[in-house]
Amino acid sequence: MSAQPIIWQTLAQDEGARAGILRTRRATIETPVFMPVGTLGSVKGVRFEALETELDARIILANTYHLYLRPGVELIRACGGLHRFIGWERAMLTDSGGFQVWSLSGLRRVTEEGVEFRSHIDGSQCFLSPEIAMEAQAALGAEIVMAFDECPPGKSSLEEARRSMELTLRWAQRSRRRFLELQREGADAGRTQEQDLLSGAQAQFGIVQGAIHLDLRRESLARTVEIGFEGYALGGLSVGEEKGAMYEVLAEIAPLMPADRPRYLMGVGTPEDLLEAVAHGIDMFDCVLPTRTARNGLAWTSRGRLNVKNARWARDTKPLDEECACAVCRRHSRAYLRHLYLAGEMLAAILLTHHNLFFFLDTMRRVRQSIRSGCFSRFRQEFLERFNAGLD
Ligand SMILES: N#Cc1ccc(CCNc2nc3cc4nc(N)[nH]c(=O)c4cc3[nH]2)cc1
Repeated sequence: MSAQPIIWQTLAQDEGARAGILRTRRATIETPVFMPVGTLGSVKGVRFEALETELDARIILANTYHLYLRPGVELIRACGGLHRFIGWERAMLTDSGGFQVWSLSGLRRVTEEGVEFRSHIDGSQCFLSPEIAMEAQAALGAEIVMAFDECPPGKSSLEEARRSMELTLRWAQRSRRRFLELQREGADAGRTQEQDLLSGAQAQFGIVQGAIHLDLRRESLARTVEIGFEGYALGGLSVGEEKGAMYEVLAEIAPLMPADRPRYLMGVGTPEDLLEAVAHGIDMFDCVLPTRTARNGLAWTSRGRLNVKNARWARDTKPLDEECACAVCRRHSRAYLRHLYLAGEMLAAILLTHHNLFFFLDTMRRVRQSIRSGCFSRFRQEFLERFNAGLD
């Protein structure tokens, strides 16, 4: 039995924004959705029970590049796949590794075949190709897997962006071919219904590149759709380009992405960026912002950014965000969080991470509500007015 495909349906359209439902074997995901990043199989600083209960995260992202290097995908397969290995029972998406090789490993050599690189962990010689990236993701077992692509720098010239886009398209064809072969092999393996429920990707997403060059972006989208995927991602953004250029790509390209498939913006972003992208019809997001900045003392609030390191909060007994309903804001003060952070207490990162994820996930819940009520534009305006008003 081949893995059942994901089921995508649009529930409401509000100007350019849309609200939908993505049904995978393990979770019903309401969109627009923010995916917490669990690079190495953990969302740093937060337990899965909290992610499932108070935070109600339905899908998280993991990175093939990192898990391929450590502990290795064969070990994870031998332990029953990534969901079982880490104890996460809802949905997962795995990024394919191309971007992480580019952003993490120093020495790397890109050839037609794939990417040779040195592990950022022990410097050993490694190699990833579209085929290896698909086989690695099959071993991990996420419901949604990403094609293997190359992400050019955000300010690439037209020539560099075209060269990279053409390579990504050839790798997209190889990724798709290997994905379909693996699906057939899995089906031919005579998986029982139960096994099918536990393994086998339900969807592979293609990744649109082209940097900030709109003609390239339109060509990349058309040729990626021609290959045919269950969903489509905008890659190559939030990688050093001007924010205005990213917004221009969103405005021009997102509405052209197939309306009957999920639209995923990779690696983005701040609350302002999320609202901008939702306005142009993006459904899925992932970003390390809420988790990584928490470990550096930053809280995201309805009144903007609050860094607990600031002496301004030393005696402030108010919660991080007076309008936040999370467990951290119900119990703790800015003064206490500042004390924990300055004392180097690990609880500082844990509490700030919990609050930040609650803020991002709850904001997306309110976004979905506003789209389904036909008032997203007003919600977005009011949200940004308060967010940019700053803290009194
Ligand atoms: N704190 C913090 C923080 C650190 C980095 C970032 C930028 C993340 N941007 C980003 N992730 C990406 C992943 C990607 N994956 C793939 N396979 N392809 C991409 O083009 C791609 C592009 C991305 N752009 C955003 C916030």
